[in-house]
This record gives sequence, C-alpha cells and structure tokens, in this order.
Amino acid sequence: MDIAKVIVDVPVRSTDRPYDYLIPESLKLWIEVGSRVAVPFGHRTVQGFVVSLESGEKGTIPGLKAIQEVLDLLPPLSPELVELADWMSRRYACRRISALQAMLPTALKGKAERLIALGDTAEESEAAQEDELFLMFPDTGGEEREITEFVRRGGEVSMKQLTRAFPEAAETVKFMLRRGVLTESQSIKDKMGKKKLKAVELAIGIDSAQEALESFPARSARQKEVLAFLVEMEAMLPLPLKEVLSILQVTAGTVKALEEKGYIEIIEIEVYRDPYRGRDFKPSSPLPLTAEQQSVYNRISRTVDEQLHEVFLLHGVTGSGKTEIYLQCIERCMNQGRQAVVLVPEIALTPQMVERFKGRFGSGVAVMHSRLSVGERYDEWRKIREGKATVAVGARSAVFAPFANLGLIIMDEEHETSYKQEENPKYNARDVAVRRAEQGGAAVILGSATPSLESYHAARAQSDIHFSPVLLEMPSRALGNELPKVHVVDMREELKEGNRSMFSRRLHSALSDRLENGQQTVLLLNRRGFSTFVMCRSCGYVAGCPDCDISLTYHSRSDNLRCHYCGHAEPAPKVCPECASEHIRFFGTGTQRVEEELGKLFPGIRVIRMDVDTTTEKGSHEKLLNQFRDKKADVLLGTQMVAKGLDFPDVTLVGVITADSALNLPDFRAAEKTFQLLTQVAGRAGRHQLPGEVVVQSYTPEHYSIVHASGHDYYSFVREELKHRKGLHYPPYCRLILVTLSHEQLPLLLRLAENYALNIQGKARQLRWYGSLDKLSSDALDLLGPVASPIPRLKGRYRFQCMIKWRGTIDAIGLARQVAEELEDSARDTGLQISIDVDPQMLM
Ligand SMILES: Nc1ncnc2c1ncn2[C@@H]1O[C@H](COP(=O)(O)OP(=O)(O)OP(=O)(O)O)[C@@H](O)[C@H]1O
Ligand SMILES: [Zn+2]
Ligand SMILES: [Zn+2]
Repeated sequence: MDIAKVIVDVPVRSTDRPYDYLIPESLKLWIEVGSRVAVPFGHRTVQGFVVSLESGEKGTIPGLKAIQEVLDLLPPLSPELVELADWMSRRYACRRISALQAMLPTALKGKAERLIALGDTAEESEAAQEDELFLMFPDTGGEEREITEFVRRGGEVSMKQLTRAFPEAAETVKFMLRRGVLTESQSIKDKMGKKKLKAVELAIGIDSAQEALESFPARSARQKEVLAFLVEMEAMLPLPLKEVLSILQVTAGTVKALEEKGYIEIIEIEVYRDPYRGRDFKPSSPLPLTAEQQSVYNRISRTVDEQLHEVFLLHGVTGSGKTEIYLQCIERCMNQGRQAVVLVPEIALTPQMVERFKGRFGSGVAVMHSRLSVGERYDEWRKIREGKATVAVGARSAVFAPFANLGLIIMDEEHETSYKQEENPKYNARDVAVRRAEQGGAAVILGSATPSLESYHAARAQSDIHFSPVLLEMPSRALGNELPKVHVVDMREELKEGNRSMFSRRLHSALSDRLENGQQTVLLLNRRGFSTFVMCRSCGYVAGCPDCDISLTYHSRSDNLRCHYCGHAEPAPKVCPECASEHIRFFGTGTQRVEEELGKLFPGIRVIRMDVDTTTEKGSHEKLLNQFRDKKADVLLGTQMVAKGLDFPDVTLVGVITADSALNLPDFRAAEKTFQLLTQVAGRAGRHQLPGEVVVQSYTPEHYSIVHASGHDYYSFVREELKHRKGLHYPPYCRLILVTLSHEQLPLLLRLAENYALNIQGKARQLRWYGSLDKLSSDALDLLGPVASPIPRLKGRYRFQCMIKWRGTIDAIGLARQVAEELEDSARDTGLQISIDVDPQMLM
C-alpha cells in the first residue's frame, strides 16, 4: 500500500475531502487507517488523519507529496470511528476533520512529541515473569525483548528514537502497546504527560539484600532501617518515596545514600490521574430483579448474548429501577468479552451516578466528562484504549470511547437536550450511538421516565425517523411504593387572596411540616426564561451587550455584568446610565432570591443552593450533594440540576416554585420540556419508605403539560402533544434544518439570506420536493424565512435564519449544505458565515 488518503486539518471548507499522500518506505509499517500524521500542505505542515489506504500504481504520480511523520504509534482512531466520522459529516453537514477531532481527547489535538515507556505490566514483572508475559507474543525472534531493554535503558524514549532503532518492528511495538507492555504518552512539555511519582525499589535481589543487612555498618543505622523496611515490604515494591520518608521519618539524603551504594534504586512510576482516587466505592452486587425488571432484562439479554444490533427504548417511571437494568445488562455484555458505554447528561453526571457503576465494576470503569482536567481526561481515554477499562461512563462525547469491541451503549435520560452538541460538529449523541452500534453489532438502551417524543413515536409507529426502537415499559416503582401525590396550586388565586409571597400557602405549610419532622425537601426553580438581568425601575433601562442583542447577566461574585455569548464584561452600574436613578436593580439569580425569602420565612432553615453560581468549582456539585445526603440541610434548592437522577431516602417533599416559566418561550418543545422537568423532579420524592408529596405552583395550571405531569400521565400528554405537532408540522412529523447566516453588514446579509432561500426553493422545485407538508406526499420540503434570528446580532455580526422542514427519503441535508457552499463561494471574501444545524434542539 503506497498511498494514504488523508483528511487534513485546514480550516477551509474546500479542503473537506481526502488528499493523497505517498507513504514513505520507513513509515509503511506504522501507518494504518485512523493514524494521525503530519503532512505538507501548501507551504506548511499540518496534521491529518488517514482515512483509507490504497496500493497502487498511482504511487508513480509525479509530484505526489509524502507523509512526513506519524504522530502516534498506535492509531488513536479505529477504522470504525473513521467511518463513523464520515457518516457524521453527511448526517450533520459538518466537515470531516471536525467530526474526527470531536472523537479525540483535547490532549491529542495539538502536535506534541510522543514518549514511550514501559507499561505497568512490564515494569512490575521480574525477568522470570517477563518470560511468561512474552509467551503470549507471536514469534518475533525476540524483538519484544530487545525493545523492552531499549526502553528500559532509556527510561522513556521518544517515538522517533524507537522507530529509528526498530524500523521493522511495527507489528511487535503495536502489539506491546495494545497489551500495556509499553505505554505512550505526550511529552512533558505541554503538561499532558503522564503523572510521575518517585518511588523506591530494591536494586539487588532479596537474598543479597538480606545478606547486606547482616553486615551493615552500625554507623549507618538509618540506612539500615530503610533497607530492612524495603526487604520487609518486598511484595509491595516499588513504594512511593514520599511514603517511605514519612513512615520511617528519614531524610531523602538517607535514601539517596543507599542508592549510591547500589542497594536500592529510585525510579519514577506512573500514576494515573484518577479523579476518583482515594474514594471508596461501596461494592454492590446484583439485586434480585422485580418481575417487571426481569422481563425487560430477559428481552435485552437475548440481544446482548447474540451480539445483535437492536435499539431498545426503556420507558420506566421514576424509581422503577432502570439503573439496575443497566448494571446487569453491562455485566451480561462483559461476559461476552465486550465493552459498554453509559451516557448520562452532563448535569446528571453526579457522583451518585458514578458511584453506582464504580461500586459494581470497580476500577474497570472510566469516567469522562468536561469537569476533568485535560490530563485526567487523557488518562481515562488511555485506560479505555489500553484495555484497562471495560465500561465508560460519561457525557455525550463518551459515545466515541475507543473500545475495540463495543457490545452495548446505554443512554440514560435519553430525552435530555444536552445530548445534542451546540457547537460544530452539531451532532446528537443518541443518533451517533445508534449508528455506532449498528456498525459493530451492538445493542442500545435508551432509558427515560419521559422519553422524547421523537424516540417514543419512532417506537410506536415503527416507522421511522432515525431508527425504530423496541419499546419496553416499567410502569411501577422497584420498591413497590406509589408515585407521589401532586398538588397544583394556582398562583393567581393566591395573589387574589392577598398572598404576595413566592410561596403558596400550601407549599409553606408543607415545608413547615417537613422542618418539624426532620424530613427533607427539594425545591426547584425552573430557571429557563428566568431573569438575571439588570433593570432600572425608574426608566426601564436594561443593560445590554454592545455587540450582541441580548441583555447582560449579573454575576454577584465578581459584581459585574457579563454577556453569555461573547464574554464581554463590565462593572455593574451603581446608578442608571440613562436617567441616573439609583433604583437600578439586579435581579440576581432567581435561586438567590428564593434562598433569602426562605431565610425570612423560616428563621434558621438550612438551605443548600445548587445553581451555576455555586457549582463552578471542581467537586462542588459533589460536596453539596453529600452535605444534603448527610442531612446537613433541610432544603436542596436549585435549578434543573436538582431534578435529575438523585435518590435520597428522606426527601418527602418536592416543591416547584414556577412551573410555567418556560412555557412561553418561542420553542415548539416548550410543553414537552415542561412536562419532562415536572415529571423528573416529582420523581425525587418518596422514593424509599416514606411517602412523597409534590407541590407545583403555576400561573397556568390548566395547561396540559402541567395537568398530565401532575397525574403522572405520560400517555395522555404524548397524545395531546402529538396532535399539536402534527397540526403544525413539527417533529416527529417532519425534520428540521436550521440555517443561520451571519455578516457584519445588514443590507448585504439580507440579500444573501434571501438568495439562500430562493436557491433552496428553486432546487427543491426542480427535484419535485418542494411543497407544503400538508400534502400527502411522503417526500416534501418547505422553507420558512429568512427572518432575523432570535438573537439578531452576535459578536458584532447580524444574523438571519431559514428553517427547512422536510420529511421522507430526500437528501434535504445535502441540499442545504450544497446551496450554502455555493453561496459561500460566490460571496467569498465578503465574510459571510453560514451555519447548518440538523435536527436542532435550541431554537432560540
Ligand atoms: N430489584 C430491586 N430490588 C430492590 N431495590 C431496587 C431494585 N431495583 C432498584 N431498586 C432501588 O430502587 C430505587 C430506584 O431505582 P433507580 O434509581 O435505579 O430508578 P430509576 O428508574 O433510575 O429512576 P430515575 O429515572 O428516577 O432516576 C433505588 O434506590 C434502587 O436501589
Ligand atoms: Zn433609568
Ligand atoms: Zn455579547
């Protein structure tokens, strides 16, 4: 194979295709599909990914440039992931390079030197064990020993040194890397290196050490003590130097002296930056399943055992024991020698959740989420690739976990919008999961108490849109208790009767009861659409961003105003810049105000507030939840964060302060989101022995999302909501593509946006797609707009959008992209930007 097709990392749309490169003789054995390489491009050297290999006469094409170097010894991507990236680029109209890069941890994105060292397996083993270790190797004529020796001598060698010394040994080196005999890491330069710790090891055999002890000079008592200790602890060597020093209360000089005499060695050992190190996870074993769980489990295990591809939609009410199903299905999958990925929404990636998986599967669980440092994430990723983890639990990007033989993908809370990435590539992890599972013959479980209408409709209609899941239902709670009783309070009535507080009388008295009985309460403030802006009460002035047409948000910690879109920050004004009035008010975060009010109404009440302000620090989320679990507080007050996945036995009351604050947002999913949030938060109450109660405060208690949520009636809600969606032509009855065009000059932008719409309509007409979705035809496309975007100006650029609605088997995504590219080409150099969002979740 002489030619590699490479996707290069050049931020120009026209480069979004593979380029041919010659593979030089010296790299031939190292390059595979999925390798990351450095290639010449124009006058520069850029990074790229090998997406296919070709043998061929084409090798003689004159002027074909050659690959300069390979950046990792083991390709960071598998052929399946490369293919998945290709699919993503078509499915989400994104560039292939951005899909490929989304699959890698940040640590790998730059160009840094690779270092090779001995892995744990080799480092721990003595020569005799090494023999055993190498038994599993194919016959290589002893290459592996030479390589091991070479690396051991160097301690850590660069990739270049290694490939130069063993140009022919690619297969063996890769094998050693996959078995963990060698490990590769980033150079220390960019701080992504493996974390190293100094450790002490005997340099001589145990027998010689014992002999040496007997004849040790008396004046070196301290040294003797150290040596004796090491002999005693032989089984546990190497020991961290720090520990030795602190246990024996000796100085580093003493240890150093022993090293100089040749008795011991001070070496460096690798420590994985395990973000959960030092934490004990209570081991758990499989629970005997309830009848409902059993039948669901049986159905899924059949598919897992046969290693088939099938998608399940597990609709189980809150507390029905979905997690136990996940755990046992993973075990089943592991019995097949395959690995599993568990996706949870970032916000629900609570320590409680992680604990349940670590408790069952121990250190075989890798955790991936955005709160880890770059280095931690890299280490968790390597743990997966080096086969040290069999389960990955993480937020949406964990769908790309580099497992070799993935058998099961679980997506908890599948209805969550955070599975959709809002930046490029704008992928939906649910659809990527289904696609990845399809590639490798894996099962998918989409679990939720409130499945998204798209998934539910696909399961019921067995029709369509992305996939057809098998519907599995668990209508009762695992512990046999009832779903909590929900009271809806009409806040308009409260006001009429003179109650101006943010707490209804019902919620107030329910709260006092809990305080008296020592039970706990969860309070939710639905903050979507809630104000955190600064307003002058005299003239109505609202502080806005100078570059984006949105109001600035007040941050109490730094006492400044910030734009959440562009990062613009300015000090909070003391008087109104318009009218100089002092009645300029910060509406603070809603939760802060609720907290104050609670303090006034119930003096001495202990409140834990959980919102963006109190959870910015690493680990703060966990700390707050632990405090609540340890009953250090009466009330857990928060935003959406408190609604998901929490399982606390003493919570018997859930209060929702404003159920309908998000209902009026310009988003066709507003009702669905409201229903889901209310159902989820209500599900936090009365999960164990004590019965639960829920108080929902609303200004529109007759709205069907509130009525059905209070009756725990998913089916009625779905029926009514589907009716609306059908009438207005919204998903799941069609699909959407949101195209946003932006430019610094308004008149030009307007013209370009109109052009875009006309071109789409013209082409669709030619293809006989165009027409209203009212028609019965199954292939149809309609375009709305252009109109100003909900945020009409962002970072100094004006924004217009078109909404394409379509259904059927037509290639609407391809069309949207093609027309965008043509327009970008014709308007080249004017600075037009077009962004395409397929199946958008955020419409604002
Ligand atoms: N088979 C079982 N036997 C005994 N207890 C169980 C069983 N299955 C689950 N449980 C317990 O029931 C409670 C609820 O289970 P779990 O948290 O898994 O529900 P869930 O369906 O994930 O709920 P949610 O959607 O609200 O997060 C937990 O305390 C769990 O330990
Ligand atoms: Zn004013
Ligand atoms: Zn701004």
